[in-house]
Formats: sequence, C-alpha cells, structure tokens
Amino acid sequence: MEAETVIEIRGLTNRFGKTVVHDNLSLDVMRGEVLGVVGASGSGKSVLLRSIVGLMTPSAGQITMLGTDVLRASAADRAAASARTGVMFQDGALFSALSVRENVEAPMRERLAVDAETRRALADLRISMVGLPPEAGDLFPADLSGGMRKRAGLARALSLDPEILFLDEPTAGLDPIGASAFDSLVTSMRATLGLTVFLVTHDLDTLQATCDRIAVLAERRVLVSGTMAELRNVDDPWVHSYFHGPRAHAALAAAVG
Ligand SMILES: Nc1ncnc2c1ncn2[C@@H]1O[C@H](COP(=O)(O)OP(=O)(O)OP(=O)(O)O)[C@@H](O)[C@H]1O
Repeated sequence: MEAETVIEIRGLTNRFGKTVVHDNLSLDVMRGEVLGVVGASGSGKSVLLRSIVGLMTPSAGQITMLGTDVLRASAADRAAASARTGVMFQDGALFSALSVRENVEAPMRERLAVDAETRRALADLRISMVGLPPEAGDLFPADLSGGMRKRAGLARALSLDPEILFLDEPTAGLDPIGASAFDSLVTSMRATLGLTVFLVTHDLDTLQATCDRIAVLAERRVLVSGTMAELRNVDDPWVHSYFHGPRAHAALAAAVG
C-alpha cells in the first residue's frame, strides 16, 4: 500500500524581524508514523509546530494538512482540519480554573454535538486511556504532579479522537521513570489508535523508544531525516555530535540491554 502524506510542507519561511528561523523548509509526514523533530535550541522546532497547527502565520510557504491548504483555506475548512488533530504543549497548557474532566471536555463542547452525559463519558474514557485514575477527572491542574499534568494534557489532546497528534517536548521535566512510562504510552496509543505523531523533543531515549523517523532542523531547514541508525551515519558536525554523544550511546545501550 502506498504511504499517504498527511502533512506536506513546502517552501516554509519564518522570519521575526531580521531573524530568519526557517528558509524554504520542506517536510512530509506520513500517515501512521511517529516523526521526531530535533535540533539545537532556537533551531525553530516550536515555530514549526506552531506554524502547522495554525498558532502562527508563516512569512511564506505552503502547508497541506489532511488535504487542506491550511494557510489559504477558509476559517471553517481550517477549523475542520484542526478538529482532526490534537496538540499537547510542554506544560500541558490546561485551563487552571477547570477540572481535568472539564479540560478534556472543552474541545468537545465546541465541536461535538453530544449531550452532557455522553461528553462526560467520553472525557472519562480519555482520562483512563492515558493511565490516570478515575478520580483524577475531578482534580484541578494545580493538584496534579508534573507527570499527571502531562497525561491530562494528552487526554485533552485526544479529546476529539484525532488522526494526528502533536507533542511538544512531552517528557521534559519528567524523571526518567515517568519519561519512559510516557514513551510507552505514546507507543501503545499509536498502535491502538492508529495515530500519526509529530513529536518535538530533545530526549534521545524518547527518540529511540518511540520514533520511526527523525527530522533534524538545522541551517533553517530540515537538514536531513531518517531512522536513528541512518542519522548516526550522517556526516554533519551537529548531527554527528548529537547522535554519537554520551547521551546517544546511553540511549542506544538502554534500548539494546
Ligand atoms: N513570537 C516570536 N517573536 C520573535 N521571535 C521568536 C518568536 N517565537 C520564536 N522566536 C524565535 O525563533 C527562534 C526559534 O524558536 P523556537 O522556540 O522554535 O526554537 P526551538 O528549536 O523550539 O528551541 P528550544 O529547543 O530551545 O525549545 C528563536 O530564535 C526564537 O527566539
């Protein structure tokens, strides 16, 4: 079966004043893959994610997501494409005045024509899917540990049963055990829900554990993409030091051992 491109980015340029973050960047994301996006701090990973999900307007270029030209489509078409995606931000970005359940219900209120009881049941299902205990639905973000807040953010990202999940530094701030549990959760949900995952991370263990393919942002574009094994053979100083540094060796050793 031929692979389907679910996100196609061509000629993307992002500028802030004189700072050029992306220059003529191209990237394809295929249905069902977990794509990791790495790059030095400031290389434009978050700006890329925000451009795709419509949180900022790029200076130039074309982004086609699920068949919609997101930079040129009508607001209604953009909203329809966006409802088929979910985004989990680094700090969870939960509404502090709402309970976890209400946070998970929030996207449904806008997009799903279902009664309150069904909405609540769907939210509780998402909460259990991400491994939170049932009572977590009644808690508020301030009552949650960092790991629970990440899971609650993930439950909200899954609210509308998305086809594409965007994760921005999902394991940042978690202890190694919590991070590895989160990696396993992403892997199992991709398998059970058939998700496509776009994952921005610095975490080599996460790359090793979850990603089919990794795209490296450098020189204002996607310098190279491939599997971890392929990227270890790329002759570029940043790529080489990233994938051959002590942390990379530790991640590989942990995966083998
Ligand atoms: N709203 C903005 N206004 C001006 N400059 C911005 C804005 N957003 C991002 N930038 C700049 O764009 C560049 C890329 O930022 P971005 O946050 O995408 O980097 P990153 O690769 O995600 O970094 P990190 O790994 O540190 O999170 C940085 O130089 C940043 O200062």
